Amino acid sequence: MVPAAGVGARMGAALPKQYLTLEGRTVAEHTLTRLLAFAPLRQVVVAVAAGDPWWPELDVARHRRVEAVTGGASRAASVRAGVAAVLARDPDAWVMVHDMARPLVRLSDIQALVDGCGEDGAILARRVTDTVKRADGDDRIAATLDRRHIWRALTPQLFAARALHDALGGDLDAITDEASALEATGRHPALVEGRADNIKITLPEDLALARFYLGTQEEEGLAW
Ligand SMILES: Nc1ccn([C@@H]2O[C@H](COP(=O)(O)OP(=O)(O)OP(=O)(O)O)[C@@H](O)[C@H]2O)c(=O)n1
Ligand SMILES: C[C@](O)(CO)[C@H](O)COP(=O)(O)O
Repeated sequence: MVPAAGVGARMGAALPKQYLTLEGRTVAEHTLTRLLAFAPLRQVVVAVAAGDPWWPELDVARHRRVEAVTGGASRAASVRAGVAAVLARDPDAWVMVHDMARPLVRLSDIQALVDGCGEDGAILARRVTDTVKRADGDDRIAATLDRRHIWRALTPQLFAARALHDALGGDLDAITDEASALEATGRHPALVEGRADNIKITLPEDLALARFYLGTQEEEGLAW
């Protein structure tokens, strides 16, 4: 399931960042080409904004393993809509949620996520390498956190679709990734170390970094 109904406000571009072009392809095409190359994925459900005029222009929108649903006002609402579509196909499915804004994900990382997944699910994540500070209300240092136990969450994130959908049934305001919804139900998803180049394109400077990484990544046999 791929949330792709955002507007990309922090990017400040003329169109949503998932439709910006990197090396001749849109971010969305890069992302979906990689996901579709992962053979165990039976279907890719993409949540797009209501009335999105760019999505129908992509050839990949007509791929036999791709379907679109209408996203919501938040990423979590879009994910909930997508997971509902997954469950409608298979009530016992497991669902991998991946940001459309992360076009550099590697098949090797997706496989590692599957291999490292337990009954509570799993997420790709990166151990932090900087010292981490918690701020007070005036943006002054309130504390230094023990970084040995701090990770940055990435995507994909992999869960039983029913458990995820139920966990997304309440207030979504504080939910910024799928794992946080499952944590709120008392579950402890596994952390699987992912690559540093699996960046989320968020700010303008991320485009140059993405182009750099695209030039350095070795091929993984990306074919639909
Ligand atoms: N209502 C929303 C908001 C976000 N997303 C998707 O969730 C992913 C990660 O969200 P983010 O990087 O925050 O994207 P935007 O919300 O578009 O960015 P911004 O917060 O800068 O507007 C993106 O692929 C985005 O399209 C979504 O499906 N539905
Ligand atoms: C899901 C995510 O990519 C994990 O780091 C992140 O929480 C998305 O945040 P965003 O503000 O919706 O981009």
